[in-house]
Amino acid sequence: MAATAPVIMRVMASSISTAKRAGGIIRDVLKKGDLGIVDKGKNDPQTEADRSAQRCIIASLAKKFPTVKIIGEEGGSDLNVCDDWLVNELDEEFLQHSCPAEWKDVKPEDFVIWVDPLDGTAEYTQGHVEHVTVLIGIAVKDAAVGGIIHQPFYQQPDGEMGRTIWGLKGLGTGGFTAVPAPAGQFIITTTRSHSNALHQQALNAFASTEVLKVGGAGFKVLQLLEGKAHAYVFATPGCKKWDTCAPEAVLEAQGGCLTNINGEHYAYNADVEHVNRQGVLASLGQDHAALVEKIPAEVRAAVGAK
Ligand SMILES: Nc1ncnc2c1ncn2[C@@H]1O[C@H](COP(=O)(O)O)[C@@H](O)[C@H]1OP(=O)(O)O
Ligand SMILES: [Mg+2]
Ligand SMILES: [Mg+2]
Ligand SMILES: [Mg+2]
Repeated sequence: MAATAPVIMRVMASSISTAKRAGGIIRDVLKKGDLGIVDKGKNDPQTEADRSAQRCIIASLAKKFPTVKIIGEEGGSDLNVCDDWLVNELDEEFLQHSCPAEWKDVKPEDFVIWVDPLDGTAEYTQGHVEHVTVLIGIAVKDAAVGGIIHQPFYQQPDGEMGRTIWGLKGLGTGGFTAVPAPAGQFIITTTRSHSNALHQQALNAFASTEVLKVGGAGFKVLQLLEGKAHAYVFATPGCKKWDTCAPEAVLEAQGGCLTNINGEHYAYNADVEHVNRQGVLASLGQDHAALVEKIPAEVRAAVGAK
C-alpha cells in the first residue's frame, strides 16, 4: 500500500511520523534544561529545540522526497543527522485513507512543504508549553492543502505525551474531536506576545465577549477546531508562511477559513514573500466575509502598508 500510495498521501504520512519525532526532541531539550536561546530579532527567539527539531524534520523529509521543495523557519540546516533523528516510517493509520481524486496526480515538483519546527517559541521559553506545536504544511502550487499540527506537551488520557492532528482538503481531518464554539458568545483568540496599537484597534472592532491571549498560530487554530474560540485575529505582520500553511489546511479541511485580514488567501508557492504582511483572520462556523467587514477599512489598509 505505502509504496503505491500517491505522493501526497506518502508526504502526509511521513510528516505525521516526523512531527511526532520532532515533538520528542522538543520535550528532551526542555528536560535537559539548557535551551540555548538566540535572539533572531525583536520578540523573535530561537532555541536548541527549534534548531534540532528542524534538522530532524527536514533531513527526514528530504531523504524520502528528494525532489520536493522544503522551506523551514530556521533556514539552511545541517542535514547530517544521527539515525535516531532520521524518520523512515510512514504513519500506517493515515495510509488507510484513500487519496482525494484532485491530488492523485500531483507531482513532487508541484509541492512546497512549509516547516515550522516549533511554533510558539516565546511561550516555550516562558513555560507555557501547552501553546507549543510542530507545524508541517503541504502546499500544491499556491494553495495550502495538507497540514500536520503536533502538540508535544498534550497529555493523552492514557498518560502518553503528544497529540497529532492532520487535515487534507478533500479528505477531512483526524486526531481530534471537533466541537462547535458556544452559541450566543463571540470569543476571539489572539497573540499574547506580538500586539501593537493597530492590532488592538482591530480587536476593538469586534463585539467580543472574551479575548484569549495565547501563543502560536497552530495553537490558536486548534482553539477554533475545539470550540474554544470563534475567530483568530492577528492584525499585524509578523507571522510567516510556515506559521499559517499547516493551520490553514487543517482548518479549511474542517470547513473553516484562514485568510489575511482583507479576507484573501495567501499564496504558498516557493517564491512568495515569507512574511504574512496583512495579518491573519481565521474562523470556523462563522460568516468569514462579515468578520472582515467588521474591521474598519482604514485599519485594514494600515496593516502591512509599506
Ligand atoms: N513579530 C514576529 N516575529 C517573529 N515571529 C512572529 C512574529 N509574530 C508572530 N510570529 C510567529 O507567529 C506565531 C504566532 O504569533 P503569536 O503567538 O504572536 O500570535 C509566533 O509563535 C511566531 O512563530 P514562532 O514561535 O514559530 O517563531
Ligand atoms: Mg520563530
Ligand atoms: Mg511559528
Ligand atoms: Mg517556529
